[in-house]
Amino acid sequence: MAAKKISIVGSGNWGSAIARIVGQNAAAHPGQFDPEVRMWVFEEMIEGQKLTEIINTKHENVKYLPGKKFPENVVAVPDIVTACQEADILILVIPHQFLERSLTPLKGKLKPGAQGISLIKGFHIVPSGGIELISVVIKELLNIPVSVLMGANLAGEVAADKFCETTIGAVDATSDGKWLQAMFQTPNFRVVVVDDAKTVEICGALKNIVACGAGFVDGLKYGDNTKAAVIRLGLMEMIRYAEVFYPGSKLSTFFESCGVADLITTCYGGRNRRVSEAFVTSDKSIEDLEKEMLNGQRLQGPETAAEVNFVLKAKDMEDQFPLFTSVHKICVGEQKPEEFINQLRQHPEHMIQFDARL
Ligand SMILES: NC(=O)C1=CN([C@@H]2O[C@H](COP(=O)(O)OP(=O)(O)OC[C@H]3O[C@@H](n4cnc5c(N)ncnc54)[C@H](O)[C@@H]3O)[C@@H](O)[C@H]2O)C=CC1
Ligand SMILES: O=C(CO)COP(=O)(O)O
Repeated sequence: MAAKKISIVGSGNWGSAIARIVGQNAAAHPGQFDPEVRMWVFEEMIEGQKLTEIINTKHENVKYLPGKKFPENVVAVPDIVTACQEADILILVIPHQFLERSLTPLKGKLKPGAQGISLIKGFHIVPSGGIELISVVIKELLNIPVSVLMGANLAGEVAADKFCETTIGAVDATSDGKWLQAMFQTPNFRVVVVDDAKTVEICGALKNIVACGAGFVDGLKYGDNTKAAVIRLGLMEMIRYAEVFYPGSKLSTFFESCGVADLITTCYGGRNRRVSEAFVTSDKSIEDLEKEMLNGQRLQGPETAAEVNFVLKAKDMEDQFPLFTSVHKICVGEQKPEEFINQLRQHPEHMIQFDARL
C-alpha cells in the first residue's frame, strides 16, 4: 500500500506542537507515511518577514510555539489548497472561530479517499437553529470521514515532551485505529483509540466552559475544594449534556484522557482558566485580555459557552445546566462573577433525593 501523505491544517500553539510529533513519526515510518508533512500556515508578518519563510528556514514557529524546533520534513505552506490537495490524511487544528472560512477553498479540491482527524474544540452554530459538532461541519464541507483527537494535552507541555495521554475517537476504529495511533503516538504521548467519537468530541468542547468557571473561582480567591466542586459539577453537566443531546454516548468515554483528565489539566493550566481569572481580578473585557495575554492565540471557552447557551435557551433548559449557563452570562456581562457560586448552590445535583440515586 502507498505511503499516506499527511497535511496539517493550522499552525497555532497546538497545531505546532502536534506538527513536531507527526513530523517525527512520518519521518520514522517512511513505508507507512510520506515523510514530507505540509502544514498550512495562516500567513502573517513577523518583524517584516513572512511566518512561513521563518518556519521553513529556522524550523520554528517563533510566534505560536517559540523555542521548539520542527523536524525539517515539516514544510509551511501559505496556500491552503497547495498544502492539502495531495493529502491522504488531513489533521485539522485551527481555532474553531475560523473553521468555515478557512476550509471553504478546499471544497471539491481534495484527493478521493482522503480522511480527516479534527483536534478542534468547540461547536458550530447553525444559522437555521441549533449547533453542530465541528467534525460534522468538516465532513459536510469537505465530504470526507472525520475522526477526532482530544485529551489532557496543554500544547506547551506536549512540546516539552512531558508524558501525557490522549484519546482518538475513530470513525472506524477497526480499519483506521492502527495507522491513526502510529501517526500520533510517541513514548511520551500515549494514544488510546475508542469508537465513541462523538463523546470524545463533546468532552473536548465542553471542558473549555468548565475551565472558565475554574478561572472565575480562582479570581474570586476560593480554594481547592471550590475548584474541585466546579470540576465535578462541570463533569456532571458534560455527562448530562451528552445524554440529552447525543443519546448513545458511553459513560466510560468520560474516564478517558478526553474526559476527566482534560478537565483537570485545563482547570489548572489552561488559557481559558488564566484569562477568566484575570477577567475577575481586572476591569478589562475578555476580548481585551485575550489580546493582551495570549499574543494571537485564541480562547475557545467563552464562544463555546455562547454556542451551548444558544441551544439551552432555545429549549428552555438553562436551569438544568446552571454552570454552563452562568459561565456564559458572566462572559457576556449579564451576571457578575460574584454570582457564580450562588448559581452553583442551586445546582440540580444538590436537589436529587437520596433514594433517586439508588
Ligand atoms: N493550545 C493548546 O494547548 C490546545 C489547543 N487545542 C485546540 O486546538 C485548536 C487550535 O488551537 P491552537 O493551535 O492552540 O491555536 P491558537 O490558539 O494558537 O490560535 C492561533 C492560530 O490561529 C490562526 N489564525 C489567526 N487568525 C486567523 C484567521 N483569520 N484565519 C485562520 N487562522 C487564523 C493563527 O494563524 C494561529 O495559527 C483549538 O480548538 C484548541 O481548543 C487542543 C488541545 C490543546
Ligand atoms: O485544550 C487544552 C488542553 O487539553 C488547552 O486548553 P486551553 O485552550 O484552555 O489552554
